[in-house]
Amino acid sequence: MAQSRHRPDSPPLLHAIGITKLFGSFKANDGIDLAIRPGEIHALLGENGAGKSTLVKILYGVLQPTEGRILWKGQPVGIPNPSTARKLGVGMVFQHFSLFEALTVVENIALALSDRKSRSALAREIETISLEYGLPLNPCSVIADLSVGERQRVEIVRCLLQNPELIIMDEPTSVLTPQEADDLFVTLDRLTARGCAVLYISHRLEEVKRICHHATILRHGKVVSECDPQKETAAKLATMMVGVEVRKLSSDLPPPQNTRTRLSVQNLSMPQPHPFAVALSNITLEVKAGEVMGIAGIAGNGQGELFDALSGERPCHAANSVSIDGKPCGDMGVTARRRMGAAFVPEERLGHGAVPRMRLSDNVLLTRHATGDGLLRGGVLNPDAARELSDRVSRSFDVRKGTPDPEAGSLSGGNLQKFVIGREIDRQPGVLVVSQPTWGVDAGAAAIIRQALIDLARSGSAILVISQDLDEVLEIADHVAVISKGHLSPSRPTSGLTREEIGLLMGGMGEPHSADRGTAYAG
Ligand SMILES: Nc1ncnc2c1ncn2[C@@H]1O[C@H](COP(=O)(O)OP(=O)(O)OP(=O)(O)O)[C@@H](O)[C@H]1O
Repeated sequence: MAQSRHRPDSPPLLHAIGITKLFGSFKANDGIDLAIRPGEIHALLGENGAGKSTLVKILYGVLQPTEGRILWKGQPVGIPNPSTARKLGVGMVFQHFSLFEALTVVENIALALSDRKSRSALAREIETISLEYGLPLNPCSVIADLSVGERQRVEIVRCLLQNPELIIMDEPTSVLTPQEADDLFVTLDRLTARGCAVLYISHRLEEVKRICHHATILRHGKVVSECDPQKETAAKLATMMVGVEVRKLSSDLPPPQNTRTRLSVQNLSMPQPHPFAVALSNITLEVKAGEVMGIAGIAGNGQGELFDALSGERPCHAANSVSIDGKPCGDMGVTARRRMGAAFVPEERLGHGAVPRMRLSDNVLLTRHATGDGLLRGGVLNPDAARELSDRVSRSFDVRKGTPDPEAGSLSGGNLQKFVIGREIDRQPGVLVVSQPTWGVDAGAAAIIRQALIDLARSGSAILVISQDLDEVLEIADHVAVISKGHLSPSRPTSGLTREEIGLLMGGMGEPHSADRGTAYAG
């Protein structure tokens, strides 16, 4: 491994002093001091809504602070926009990539650069940087053909071409397999060896312990602690973030044996809905009452297409391909499936799971109007009941919000996730299909959501969790199957499986997938 040039006593590269950010009367950042030194990987930790994104948006010029100053190499600077940040030497790799699928790597990168170069010169530069930092990429590849890990490399190379001295990374490993995450850590190593600093937001505390030199911990917009994460346990870091000990999951009750099948998928095949989507091929699975089944896989292998087929957002012609409680429903829409007792939580919470400009009390109606649930009085919406329901969900799932009934778009990502999942679990559905249940959610909130999923299963529901987070799958699922290029492997009991074994299956390097046999263990 390359030697980091991090020295705890070197003068800060970036020093934010007394940063406060008000949204109306709400203080999202409250007098934050943050010093980032050359060559260090500096973790920015905090529970959902702690103010991490607000702070990094200020450092990258997307938001302006209400109060406070920023020193760059000791000199006061204003960062009115991201292009000023980039000129200073601050780069950012976002969690959601902004690449054009139909264009090549070099075409995408050219779009982001202000100075015009010939394509061939740029392609050579991309190759040099790829080689230097361990980011293998072919400049001529079309983005649509790349894996998620490769797409992230494009974002990183794009950022490196602007010679940053500080790179901000927002949950960079949440979309990667364990093997791809290891490759990313090698790149980070090489960056820090050259003196580049990294501000690293992550809810994955084991990885923070492994790679970060320093951590600043935020709670309610303030810095509550700083530490060397390598000297702390993950549990201690979680406690510092949340302020109380994070409870361990309990699934004392094993999954019940010989229960009835509640969700059944038989030989489900669907063509790709558009040229960049994945066709589903002969998918078969069963989830029984009392059981949590996990579907692992690298993003973009058909998870979204499978979710749409199971939820009825994209019904298929063969009714028998999907059955809920023994009743064929493959050709039915989402409302009809909800009336059969099923609930669905999509991956994209803003815009798909919730409408940003609607209040939470209106958002509860989106998925529950069809099933009644006491929200209608004489066929007319009862706003008091909707508010009561929204309050109940917020209390049970610890949704933190500035006002009693805010617009969904003003919640932090993790808090909105808790709300959307809580709204569906509150219905006590017989079948729940949920995609990425704890994406962007802090350790405390992830434990609440995962426990709620286990409890719902043990009360007799069948739960299907589609997740890229292997630790999550191993923690809560009784069985796991891996989706790859629209095929689903037979499922296996999770007990005894390691994350490396599933990671290899996800990357297509494990046993040859046998989905075409059309069988799935679900006993
Ligand atoms: N544009 C906005 N208007 C009103 N409130 C906002 C706005 N942006 C953020 N907030 C509030 O500021 C607080 C901090 O949000 P922020 O997104 O910075 O948290 P975070 O630590 O990044 O959380 P997460 O881990 O969930 O992404 C939250 O309570 C959020 O509701």
